[in-house]
Amino acid sequence: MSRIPLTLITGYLGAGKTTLLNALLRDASAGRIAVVVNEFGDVGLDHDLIVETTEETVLLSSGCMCCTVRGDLVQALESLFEKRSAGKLAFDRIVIETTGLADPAPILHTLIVTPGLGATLRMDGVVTVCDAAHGPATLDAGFESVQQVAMADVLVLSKTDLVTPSQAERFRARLAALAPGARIVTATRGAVPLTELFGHGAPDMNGALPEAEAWVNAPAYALSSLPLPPLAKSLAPFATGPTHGLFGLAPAPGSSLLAAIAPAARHDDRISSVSMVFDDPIHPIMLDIWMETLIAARGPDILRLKAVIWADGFDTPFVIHGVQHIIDPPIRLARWSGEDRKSRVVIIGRDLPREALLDSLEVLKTRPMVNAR
Ligand SMILES: Nc1nc2c(ncn2[C@@H]2O[C@H](COP(=O)(O)OP(=O)(O)OP(=O)(O)O)[C@@H](O)[C@H]2O)c(=O)[nH]1
Repeated sequence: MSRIPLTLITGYLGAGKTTLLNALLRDASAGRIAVVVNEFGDVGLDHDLIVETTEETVLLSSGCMCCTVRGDLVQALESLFEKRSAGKLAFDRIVIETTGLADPAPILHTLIVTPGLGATLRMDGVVTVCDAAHGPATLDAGFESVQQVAMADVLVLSKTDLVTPSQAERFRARLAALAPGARIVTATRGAVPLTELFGHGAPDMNGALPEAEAWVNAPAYALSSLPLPPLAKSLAPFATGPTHGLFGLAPAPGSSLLAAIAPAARHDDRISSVSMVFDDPIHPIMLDIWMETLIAARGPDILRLKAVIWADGFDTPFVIHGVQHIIDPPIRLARWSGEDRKSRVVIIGRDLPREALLDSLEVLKTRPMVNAR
């Protein structure tokens, strides 16, 4: 049975998440969508704002979805599925709108690790709404919003009507640098073509290889060679206190000089991404060893891990999706398309030394000393 696609809409406070959701619910071609919303405080504000509030909308009102109500989230989803099985509800897709402060990672964990949910749901992408008017300042002010951008499969650029075209373009370029593999789409008061929004997560086992490769999007990450922005680079020698970041040049959080002069560079530089393409099959034991070591050493700092794997001894590819220390069970695709067999691995992380990560990936080119398979 196909798993129901689930889209996570995230983005900072006031970015335009509810506006996007409303536009989506008004779009008849979007299909039958069950919506899970969350809000801070006692008033179900978001709930009231959703245009078509139906039985399919579940309001979580006991706090932030990411930290305190994960049990509620699971219950909300389970109740949707129970009603669906009983024929009381019909939906083909679930959309979760997070609060502006939510870190999407724990929510993705919940979806992956909760027994039963993983079998019924398929992550169809993290959509992060980015406000062109306030977004640059928001990215400067807090790392949470930088992470929301870095984790995204799709970035929706909102409120471009409130800025000049060149401001919008500069913001878009900054987003592209933070999330090189993400699709960036402009929304006019939430209106976005559905094909831009949906279908950009990890494919299901019925999915095709090109879809999986588009999701991993290794070439985009290979191109992001992550130079330090010129301003940060020129100021780095003057930074005080412990250094930090990809080349040990970025200041540690709180370093007063750069915080005062170049705050934008500080948070953005904590995000790094690497990708590698493997022409030969990867030995499953080496893949396991590499993943376990990576997770044990740097699990909390891995925002996303995406891979299409040609595993030695298997005639079809696997898709692997990880968020922090949780790796989704590999999905085996039905076939390769054409003769071009390659593995592609992308890792997006925070405070991860890029060179060390690239070195670690080299282990995937080796074979175990004793073949235990
Ligand atoms: N000018 C303009 N305003 C917009 C656009 N999109 C959203 N807004 C406005 O921005 C404000 C915040 O939008 P919401 O959709 O409520 O934002 P949100 O991310 O759901 O907000 P929280 O749930 O509080 O985090 C509202 O007043 C919207 O009407 C846009 O494209 N242009």
